[in-house]
Amino acid sequence: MGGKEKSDSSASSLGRALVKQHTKKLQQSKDKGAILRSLNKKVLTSYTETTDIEAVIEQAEEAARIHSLSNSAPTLNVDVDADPLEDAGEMRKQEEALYATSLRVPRRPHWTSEMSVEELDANEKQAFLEWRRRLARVEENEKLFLTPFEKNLDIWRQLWRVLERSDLLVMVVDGRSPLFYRCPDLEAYAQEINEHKKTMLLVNKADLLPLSVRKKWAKYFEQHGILFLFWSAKAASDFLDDKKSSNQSLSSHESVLLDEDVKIYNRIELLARLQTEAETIASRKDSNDVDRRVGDYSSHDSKKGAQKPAVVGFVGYPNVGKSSTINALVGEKRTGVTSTPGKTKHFQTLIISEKLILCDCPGLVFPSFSSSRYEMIASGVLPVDRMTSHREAVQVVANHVPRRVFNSVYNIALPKPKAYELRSRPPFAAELLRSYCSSRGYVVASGLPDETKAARLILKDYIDGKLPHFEIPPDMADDGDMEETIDPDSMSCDSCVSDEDDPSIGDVDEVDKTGQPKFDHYVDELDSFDGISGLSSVSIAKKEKKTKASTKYHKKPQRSKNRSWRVGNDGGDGMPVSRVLQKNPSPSSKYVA
Ligand SMILES: Nc1nc2c(ncn2[C@@H]2O[C@H](COP(=O)(O)OP(=O)(O)OP(=O)(O)O)[C@@H](O)[C@H]2O)c(=O)[nH]1
Repeated sequence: MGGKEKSDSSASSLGRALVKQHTKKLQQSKDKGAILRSLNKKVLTSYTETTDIEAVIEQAEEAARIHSLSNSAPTLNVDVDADPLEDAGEMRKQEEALYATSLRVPRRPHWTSEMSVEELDANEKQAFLEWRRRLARVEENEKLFLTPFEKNLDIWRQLWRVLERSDLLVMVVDGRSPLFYRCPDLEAYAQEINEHKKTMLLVNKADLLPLSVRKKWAKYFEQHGILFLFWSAKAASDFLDDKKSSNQSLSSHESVLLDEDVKIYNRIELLARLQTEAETIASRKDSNDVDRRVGDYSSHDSKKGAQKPAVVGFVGYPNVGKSSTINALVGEKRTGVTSTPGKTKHFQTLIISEKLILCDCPGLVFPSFSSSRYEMIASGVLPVDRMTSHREAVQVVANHVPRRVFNSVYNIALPKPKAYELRSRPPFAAELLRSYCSSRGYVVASGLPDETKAARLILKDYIDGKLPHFEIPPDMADDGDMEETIDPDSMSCDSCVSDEDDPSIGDVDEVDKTGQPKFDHYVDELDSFDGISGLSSVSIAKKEKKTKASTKYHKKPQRSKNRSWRVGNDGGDGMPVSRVLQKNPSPSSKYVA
């Protein structure tokens, strides 16, 4: 007994010591932050939204500083209520074409080594504010929606340094939508700095693309004169971790069998290719020293005669896999990898060999046109935490992933489109969220489906690639490429068909012999509406009687089983999941088409 008390008291003193240590560390990091701020060395934070109060204050401070320096008061056009959901179809496209040239990457103003630090700083801030004003004018156009581009000058400064240092610029893009993540103006800017600089598109996450899609993109890039290669940081690091996943063995296999254009490069091949490309550029620069605008960092540093290493800079949107790529290339974990975008804050220089240096820039959102902020959340560019309306974000996912894939991956049965709806319509976000919640029993205290939790999990699966999706190059046809991504073992035969033939689509029994929708169907819906609104208990009783009768005499027993899974309209909007679950006593049972 005494021994037990003793061990309890030593455990509690250990606990107290741990809490004390944690509080001390917290205080230390707070103090460090305060010191950094007081030294005007701000902790780098990405501002992608003008609604961030910090960013607004920051802009005001910058404006005040510049005012005192230049004595001319700049007017800040801050659109705190930017509505990113505007979509005006064709009109928007025309407007986008008109404003396309306005969406530029901010340029570093001309500088010389004679300039003072203060002068340099003021020039950069002035140029940056002008750039912000130009973009604010584009944002004022209600037909257009801009990406929540980076608004922190210090992050752009990191990019400028990386651009100046690099011989070869590697633009890392997510292979599932390469054009969305490509920034052509950055390529143009690199060439303004030095005409010999080249940009290579590193099409990452290629493990999530079927070969047929890679072939299409390879053709597209070649047609448009884009230097590119396919890569999978995940496969490369899996290989390094000695996991030898199936993807990596595929890529090793491909190295032998496939064309250079469509194969997924492995680590050694990528390093060799980067070194060759960068060395070629560096030697051209050396022999023809024509830096046009600003001094080229690497050439400033060079001692005559000494062979300087080639520098490869990595840039790209947040979450495209720059850090994973760097870690795989270096062969060890040097930069943090997470599925939360915007983690890398400062550029890092990594020496691979005497001949090759890699430079990792923080991920930043470039100014570009986008259809909505929810596209940005679903693309992994904006953190899921910024999601204010989960249904809109999940609708983006529902629009891109075939219905049968949801059914298979999540082992659910999404409600079929009604007889009067298009058979090929994507699932509604509400249907997907409710089906997901009911199959997993996610409910909030009120008994309603926990849609927020479901939305987060679905978005994560979409970003991580568990829910397969990809873009096809413009003007190229989709030849059933999605089928290649679906693991036949994880899919029932019924689900391995096109959406047109999918038995889960189209409620055939609700159409009469002439192909017309049955009137009963509409009456059922009105009844269920009345029931939910508490208007007609008689109609509910009638409906129950009818359902029993139809179940009893139904020709296909599986249909009634399948039907019991329906959540969308049968479950009804606003219907607690607990009720749906009561109707479905065994939610884990297999989906029967
Ligand atoms: N399937 C797949 N996932 C990948 C690949 N590369 C990276 N990822 C995942 O993508 C997410 C983002 O990777 P990071 O390397 O942190 O991306 P980043 O571009 O450095 O992100 P920031 O730090 O925000 O700039 C992580 O969840 C990675 O596991 C890949 O080749 N294939």
